[in-house]
Amino acid sequence: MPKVLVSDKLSPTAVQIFKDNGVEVDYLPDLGKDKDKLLEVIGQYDGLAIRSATKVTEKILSAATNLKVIGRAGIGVDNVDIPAATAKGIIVMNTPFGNSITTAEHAISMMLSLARQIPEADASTRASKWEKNRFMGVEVTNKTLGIVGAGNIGSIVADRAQGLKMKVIAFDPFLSPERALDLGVEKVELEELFARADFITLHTPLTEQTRNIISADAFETMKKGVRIVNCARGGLIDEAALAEALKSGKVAGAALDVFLEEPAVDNPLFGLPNVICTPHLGASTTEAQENVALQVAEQISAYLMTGEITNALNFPSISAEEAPRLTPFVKLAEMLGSFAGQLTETSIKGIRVEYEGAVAALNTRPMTAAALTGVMKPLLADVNMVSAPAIAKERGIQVETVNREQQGAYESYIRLTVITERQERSVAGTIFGNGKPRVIQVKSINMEAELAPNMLYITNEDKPGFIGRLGTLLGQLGINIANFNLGRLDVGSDAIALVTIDGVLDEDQLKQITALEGVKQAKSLRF
Ligand SMILES: NC(=O)C1=CN([C@@H]2O[C@H](COP(=O)(O)OP(=O)(O)OC[C@H]3O[C@@H](n4cnc5c(N)ncnc54)[C@H](O)[C@@H]3O)[C@@H](O)[C@H]2O)C=CC1
Ligand SMILES: O=C(O)CCC(=O)C(=O)O
Repeated sequence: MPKVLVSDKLSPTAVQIFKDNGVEVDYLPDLGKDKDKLLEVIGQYDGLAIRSATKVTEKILSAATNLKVIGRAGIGVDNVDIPAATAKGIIVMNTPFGNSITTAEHAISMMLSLARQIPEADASTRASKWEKNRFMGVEVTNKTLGIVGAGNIGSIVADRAQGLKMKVIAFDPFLSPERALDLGVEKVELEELFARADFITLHTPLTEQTRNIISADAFETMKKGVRIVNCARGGLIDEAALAEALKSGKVAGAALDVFLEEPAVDNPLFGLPNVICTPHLGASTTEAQENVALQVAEQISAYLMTGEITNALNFPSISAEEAPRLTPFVKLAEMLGSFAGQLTETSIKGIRVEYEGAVAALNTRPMTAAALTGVMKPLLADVNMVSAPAIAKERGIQVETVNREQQGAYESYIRLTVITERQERSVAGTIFGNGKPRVIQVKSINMEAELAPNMLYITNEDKPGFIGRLGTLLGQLGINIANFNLGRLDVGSDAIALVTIDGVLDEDQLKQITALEGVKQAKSLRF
């Protein structure tokens, strides 16, 4: 039974869903904050469910020897080292929509609170001051709201702001003119947004491009009296520059849910009167927490129990319906890759995977990932379907895929070609009715072989007497032949023998086989 650790505070729904799906679960909501303890126990788990308190660093990942999946109950995954997880073959998932409405509502609440200074007015009133003249607000009606990042949350903010009769402008390099039209927003460049907005709200992830997207220079270009809301990520705003802009009056107010350093306990912005702060509460509603807990538990369970992949950030999705149909082809692709990989002795320049017939109409990305895994496994023991594409890229291996839905001699056919400095070597296969993978071509030579755990691969001259000599030698070496598959291009040209044997050949035995008259290459293959 797979075992999952929930290391941040998650709705109890998650625990129940894991149990209902046959997954063992440890709910330790404070563990994520204790790095040493997490390091100690993480090795036991197949899955990890987190929010933002658990930092999944390279160090934690290197101790996570059984971990297969990390599920973030939320959107931002900046607390997970995704490249390190990918390199270890661990799927990283999030729940991209579960808390979007809640976070958009928090941004709107922050904007209205800024416009009417509600937190300060509340504190003053409860301090018995009744300062009616001190708290003069501004209306939002007919004001311009500038949205930076018009994705899921930004789009909901746009919709709600239009309900408040605001004029909405948006900057997002990936926002198409059609989508802007659908959202009823005006698509503008960042400089124009800064120059025109009365309120600015941020809804982008924190990336190298968005870090300090609101900088000291940006404040210079804004309207005097602009109000700023950040419910996305600390680090999008240069906090020191914001403090200056607030003090000078350039910025009339800022409402911040997120900070450069979290938990934020002594941020210099806290001392300024026109700042509203919340402790990263954007996603904190009963509804959103129920949604993300339910989704993350379902997603992690589905992956661990059936191989279904949803909302992974480092692997293509595989639906529950597809998973059983893909499984035999994924296995075939990995076997073909493994076959070619074990025969390859020089550095690989490229890998081409061709899909023909019915298989070409399926989701072939997991198959390609499996093929790459198979090719690289003889060189890198730890590679798997998640890490293989990234490793191939890192090593400069060109990966090409070709899909031809037109059926040839077989209903489905996969051919894998490994390209090295010296040659191109192809191996092709199919799935027969029993769901078992078969090799049907090696270096364009037709044959039909089921791959078994121990095999002997031989290229030899096609001359009379060879098979007898090989059989005799294997007998002398005490190697039992379970199956013998042969193929050749033309009479007298190169031939191939793929022999299933009981037991593993040692180096000395392989040397003797290689020395046999007529043998051009002999390899022991393991599957
Ligand atoms: N405060 C909180 O508790 C929460 C914060 N968030 C944060 O909100 C942010 C947005 O979330 P979603 O809308 O779901 O993400 P999303 O991926 O749907 O949208 C992000 C948008 O930002 C745009 N973008 C990327 N680079 C940009 C750039 N340089 N300039 C302008 N736009 C850019 C993208 O094109 C995309 O449309 C994330 O960082 C997420 O972590 C999300 C949920 C809760
Ligand atoms: O889990 C939380 O409270 C934070 C949510 C968040 O920041 C996110 O989903 O990106």
